[in-house]
Amino acid sequence: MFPETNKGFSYEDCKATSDWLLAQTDIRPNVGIVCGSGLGGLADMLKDQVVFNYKDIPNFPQSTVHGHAGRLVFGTLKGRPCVCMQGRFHLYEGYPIQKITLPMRIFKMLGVETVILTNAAGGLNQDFKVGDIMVIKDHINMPGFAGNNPLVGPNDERFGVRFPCMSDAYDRELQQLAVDIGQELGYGDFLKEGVYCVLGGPSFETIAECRILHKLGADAVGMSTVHEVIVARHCGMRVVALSLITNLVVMDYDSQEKANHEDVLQASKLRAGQLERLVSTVVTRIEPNNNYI
Ligand SMILES: O=P(O)(O)O[C@H]1O[C@H](CO)[C@@H](O)[C@H]1O
Ligand SMILES: Nc1nc2[nH]cnc2c(=O)[nH]1
Repeated sequence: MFPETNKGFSYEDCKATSDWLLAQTDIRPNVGIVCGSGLGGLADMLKDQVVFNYKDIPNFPQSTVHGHAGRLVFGTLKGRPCVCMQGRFHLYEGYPIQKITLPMRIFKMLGVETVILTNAAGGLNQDFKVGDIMVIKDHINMPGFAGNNPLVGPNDERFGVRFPCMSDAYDRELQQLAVDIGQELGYGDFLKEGVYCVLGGPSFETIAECRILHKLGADAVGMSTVHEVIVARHCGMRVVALSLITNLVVMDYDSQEKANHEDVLQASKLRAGQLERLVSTVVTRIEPNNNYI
């Protein structure tokens, strides 16, 4: 028997939420966007908005973190129908892992085929600078090593298979598209690719932890995204994810630097406009039939 907290939301619960949303908007999104810390401006790019506060959506958790507004925004981006989470949920907020990833299943039921995730992250790669945008090519699911995976619990085949593959988690064509568009927009100097490592948070990393993550091959560290990616891939949506490097992690005992969330939000602001441009251009190059142009 699975304990109650691992049961998550049933297919019928998710359907009830998506039907509730679909009954209140004519927009039928095929792209879903998740805004990272301080990156909620991505949602403001959408035209013809229909906005739902998370507190009004059946089964939805509430945003509790500064920099995450807590609104689900439907709209169009250069004519393409999209849905955008202006605020995401994190493990450290205390929600069960199945609850923080519920919106991915709702996206799927709304008709979303491609998910674009963003996050604020600490740079571990010694070549990274604050303000770099990293196209995520792979992840390390640290909580998953200890069994904290959003797919723990009974598997409903209507969502996906019991043992989903993750070696193709980040769509290679979409990664390339993001890199190409970044180059076209003149972002070459601050556009990177790399591996994102998720930790549970909410405490930032110790120096020893950063050193170990670096040795393990992680380029950036954060407290989100990976759980959403796993659930999105489980139900067959394609994923592209971008980290904004908002701070460089402390790796040296002589350093006086200290990570803090207000600095993360400040740094997000500096590059938010360019990240929005990158995301919106990616959206406009994804054809409804999922070809790229
Ligand atoms: O990953 P997002 O939601 O961008 O937020 C990142 O920023 C917060 C820390 O400043 C953490 O929640 C971390 O995960
Ligand atoms: N874990 C973690 N999350 C972050 N989000 C933004 N910066 C950081 C960081 O340095 N560490």
